[in-house]
Parts: sequence; C-alpha cells; structure tokens
Amino acid sequence: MSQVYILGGAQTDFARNWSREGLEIYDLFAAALADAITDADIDPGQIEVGHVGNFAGELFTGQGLINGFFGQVYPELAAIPTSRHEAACASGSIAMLSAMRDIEAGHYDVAGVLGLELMRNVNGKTGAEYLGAAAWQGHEATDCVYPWPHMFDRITREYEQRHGISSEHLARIAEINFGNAKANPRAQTREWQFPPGCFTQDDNLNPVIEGLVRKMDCGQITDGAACLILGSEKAAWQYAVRTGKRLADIPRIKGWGHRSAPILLERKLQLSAGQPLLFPHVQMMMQDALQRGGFNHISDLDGLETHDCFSVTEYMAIDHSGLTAPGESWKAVEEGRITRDGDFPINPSGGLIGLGHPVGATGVRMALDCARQVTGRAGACQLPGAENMATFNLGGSATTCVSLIVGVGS
Ligand SMILES: CC(=O)SCCNC(=O)CCNC(=O)[C@H](O)C(C)(C)COP(=O)(O)OP(=O)(O)OC[C@H]1O[C@@H](n2cnc3c(N)ncnc32)[C@H](O)[C@@H]1OP(=O)(O)O
Repeated sequence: MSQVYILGGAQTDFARNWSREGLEIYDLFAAALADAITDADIDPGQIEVGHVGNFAGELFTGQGLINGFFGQVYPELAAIPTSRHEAACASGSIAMLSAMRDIEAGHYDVAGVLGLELMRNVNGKTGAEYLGAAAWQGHEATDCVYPWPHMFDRITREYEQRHGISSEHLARIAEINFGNAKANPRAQTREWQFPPGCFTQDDNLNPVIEGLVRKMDCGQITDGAACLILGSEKAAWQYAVRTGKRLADIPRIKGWGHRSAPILLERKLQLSAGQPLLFPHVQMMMQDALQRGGFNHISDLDGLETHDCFSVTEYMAIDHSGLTAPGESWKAVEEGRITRDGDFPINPSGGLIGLGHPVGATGVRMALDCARQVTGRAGACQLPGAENMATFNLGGSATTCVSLIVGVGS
C-alpha cells in the first residue's frame, strides 16, 4: 500500500466575500485549484483524479455536481474521474479519505482534493437555516433561530451536568483562537476589533446567540476554499527529485481515524449516559489515528488543528483527544497549554472561530495548515520545530468525525 504525501496546497483568503465581489462558487474553486497546482509545482494535467468536499452548494448557491468544475477549469482535466462528498462540516475530510484510498490502492499517483463553501451570499438567518440541514430535520433544533448554536448549547449543558463547565474557560478558548488569527494572513477575523469586555458575559459586548452560546463562542460564516495535491510514494519521489527535497521532508498522512454516530444528538448522549465522555466514538477515532500513525498519546504530537465551530467543541476536543482527563479540559486552558507558546498548541491558525469555517473546506484547510506547520511554512503562525500535527474535523453534532495525522520524518 502506498503512503500518501502532500505535495502542495492552497487556501483562499477567508476574509473575502465572493458574491459581494460579483464572483461565483466556480471562481472560488478555480482560484484554490490554480494556487494549489502552482504550490505543488505540477502541471494541471498531472492530476489523475479529483475529489470535492462540499456540504450545501445547492442550498446556498443552487449549484450541485461541483466536481464537474475540475474539467471546466482545465481542459487537461476534462476526462479525469471526479466525485463530490458530503458529510456536513466534515465533507472536506471525507474527500481527503476518498483521495487517500485511491492512492493507497494504487489506482492513481496524483489526486486533487478541493473543499469549498460559499455562504455569505445570504443573510445570517437564512444561512443558519441552510446549515440546519445537518441536524435530523423535524426531530431536533425545531424551536430555535440558530440550529447549531442551539445544539452546541445543549452539549455545553451536558458538560455542565456531567462535570461542570465555566463560561470563562470557553471565552478564553475563543480569545486564544481570535488572537492566533491575528497572525494569519488568510484569516477572516484578522482585522476585527475586540473591545475590552467582549470576552465576558456582557450581553451588549458579547450577545447571547442561543442559550449559553454567545457571539464570541461562535465559528464564522465564511466564503472559502482549500485545495491539496496528494501524491503516492512514486509521485513524491518525482517531486523530491524535481524540487531538490528529501522524501522525508515531504509531509505525509501518517495516520487517520474515522468514526460516526447516530445523527440525533439526544441519541448520542443517551448512548454515553453515565460515562465520563459525551462522545466515546470521538475518543476511539483519535486513538485509531494515533495508533495508525505509530503514536502512543496525543501529547506525542506537536499540536492540533481542531474543529471549534463553537468554543465548547474545542473544549470537547481537549478531553476527548486524551490531552486531559474527561471533564478536565479547563485545566489545559488554565495552565496555558493550548496557546501558541504552550506545550500543546491548539489551532495556531485561528481555527474556525478566528480563521473561519467555510463548511466543506474546513477538513482540507486543517490538513493544509498541518502540512505548512511540519514543513516550516506557517509564517507568523509557525510552531518552532513542529514535525507531527493532527486534525480533528467533525460534521453535525459529532455525527461524522475524522482525524488525520500529518507529519514529516520517519
Ligand atoms: C459541526 C459544525 O461545524 S456546526 C457550525 C456551523 N456554523 C454555524 O452555525 C455558524 C455560527 N455562526 C453564526 O451563525 C454567525 O456568525 C453569528 C450568528 C454568530 C453572528 O452573525 P452576525 O450577527 O450576522 O454577525 P457576523 O459575525 O456575521 O458579523 C456581521 C458583520 O460585522 C463584522 N464583524 C463582526 N464582528 C466584528 C468585529 N469584532 N470587528 C469587526 N467587524 C466585525 C463581520 O465581518 C460582518 O461584516 P460584513 O457584513 O461585511 O460581512
């Protein structure tokens, strides 16, 4: 089975509003693909297979069959096999796994993986309604304006019941992500202003969105795309020779985990009732990724790019990944472990809260940021000496969960 290497990649500027610029979802796709091809130093015609991650193109833009854009952008790609993958906010990761399977099986040597979502062309309420398609329609989130803030409020309350949880720790997670985003030239919120008091429970400075979830706890509504060019060992050798790099210095996907759970949040919580972890399948998924990558513990890695669609999602990632004991994520926050200069940085990119969350792009974007970190290409977001990083990307109320471990060296 071939190893899977990351030959190059690109991300659009998540601060852009593409429809306001008179541009379409096609333009988003074309821009990310062109930049990734340049970054990987290949000709477009070298891409043998294309995978797209997209959640709700039909709802936001009326556009389906987005994989047909590969051949539209480049005539050389007009006849390659392509497909589109949907798993809500984990769509990008599922596209990654599909491309990995193609390469591992030896079917193809070079794959293009492109995640994207155009979301800022509708008002916030309409956008929230469209995003609600990843909940079980008619069975949950029926009595709220914002479905996902409502669902993650429920998760916060479940933490409160099982372990206790403090809004101060959640606000600190948000503040760290917004702070990290300041250094990221592609982050949606890099120019935002944060007046004193906005990370408190002040209803004016930090208004309630749903229940315990306030504005600063929320990930963003974002237009964006991310693209990675994946290669087999053979393609990576050719790339190494062409660029004068060592094979060991080319990032590769060392491990992966993928688990799912029933769509209904209450069903998930029933299944874990009486247990310390809310989502045991998340713990299994992280352990699968670590074990497949040859690591014993999450702290053997140099950091994590995690899903923080809300601050409580990152709180959940901290204990479910094993960084702390169940219910003790607050300790990692208080001890300064997760800041960029901490012993286990989380979301040096700014995450979904600071960098932005174009739903179908997020899983691909996370892997791209990990690849940049382990090759010393993360600019002002760089973690010194990073060699191995993990992603944790989830769709719905942790219905589809994926982790990829990206690293260099042996
Ligand atoms: C599993 C999962 O991943 S589920 C997650 C799915 N995603 C979601 O549910 C998204 C959740 N987030 C949201 O719904 C929204 O961001 C909300 C409801 C929290 C806030 O929305 P809104 O009140 O419309 O405010 P929003 O943050 O979009 O800002 C409105 C404008 O003010 C600007 N703005 C907001 N905050 C700031 C700031 N601190 N400084 C400067 N400008 C700001 C924005 O850039 C935006 O500008 P624009 O009109 O030019 O685009």
